[in-house]
Amino acid sequence: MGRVLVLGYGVVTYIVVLAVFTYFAGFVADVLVPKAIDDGTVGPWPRALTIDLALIAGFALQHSVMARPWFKRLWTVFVPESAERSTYVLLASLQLALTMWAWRPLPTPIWQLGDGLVAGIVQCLAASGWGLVLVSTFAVDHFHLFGLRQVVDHWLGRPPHEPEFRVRGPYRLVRHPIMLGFLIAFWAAPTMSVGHLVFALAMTLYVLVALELEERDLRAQHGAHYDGYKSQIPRLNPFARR
Ligand SMILES: C[S@@+](CC[C@H](N)C(=O)[O-])C[C@H]1O[C@@H](n2cnc3c(N)ncnc32)[C@H](O)[C@@H]1O
Repeated sequence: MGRVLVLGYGVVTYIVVLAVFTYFAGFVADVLVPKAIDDGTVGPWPRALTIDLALIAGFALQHSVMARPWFKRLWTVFVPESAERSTYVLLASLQLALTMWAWRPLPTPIWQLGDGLVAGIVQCLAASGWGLVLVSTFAVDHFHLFGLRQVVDHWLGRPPHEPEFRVRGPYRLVRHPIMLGFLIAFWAAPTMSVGHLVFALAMTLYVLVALELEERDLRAQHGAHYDGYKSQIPRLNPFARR
């Protein structure tokens, strides 16, 4: 692919990813989007549950497989190295968009905090979860994570930028602040419906499995350095004993 074409692809992908992520925040929090997690036609619950679980399983499978180094080695035979990360995040975002579009509501409430102070505090907590996700992407390397750095390096004819292992900002408190931010945002809901609960439970399970796989790769990449980091910094709970 030509350099300008790869650059354009990376920039368009970055915009798509930001748009899907922003919609995703609205979808989970049930604010400012036309179709949120509890919206849509309510059908028979076994059908809705099966569809929702299948959507999350598809999302989890795609993310887990495509993020592995062996998969990267395999598909960079077809996808240019410089556009690999952009393609990964684009496909992951499209899968997320599909999950939101096809999601079936199960709106029976489990808890409802109304409009009072407690609901406001929970909403602030959810917003802080999304904030933590965003800040943490910058602490690790936002533009590399979303493939933009790779396409710009390629465009400028620079050698590919090797991702560095970073221990700064939220990565000093927990090893996985991005995932912690997502978990906070998924669970801190002023209204928790059955559908939202299914979503939060299934995503939590997926995150726990994904972190195991990611840590195996990080251990293989960084060896004893990662072991040292792991022994000092808790996985997800900043209050856990070191
Ligand atoms: C979506 S990010 C999630 C990172 C981390 N699990 C979290 O929740 O904050 C996944 C990428 O971040 C990379 N990564 C994880 N921890 C890192 C660190 N401390 N420094 C640099 N890269 C890291 C992984 O290798 C992987 O490519």
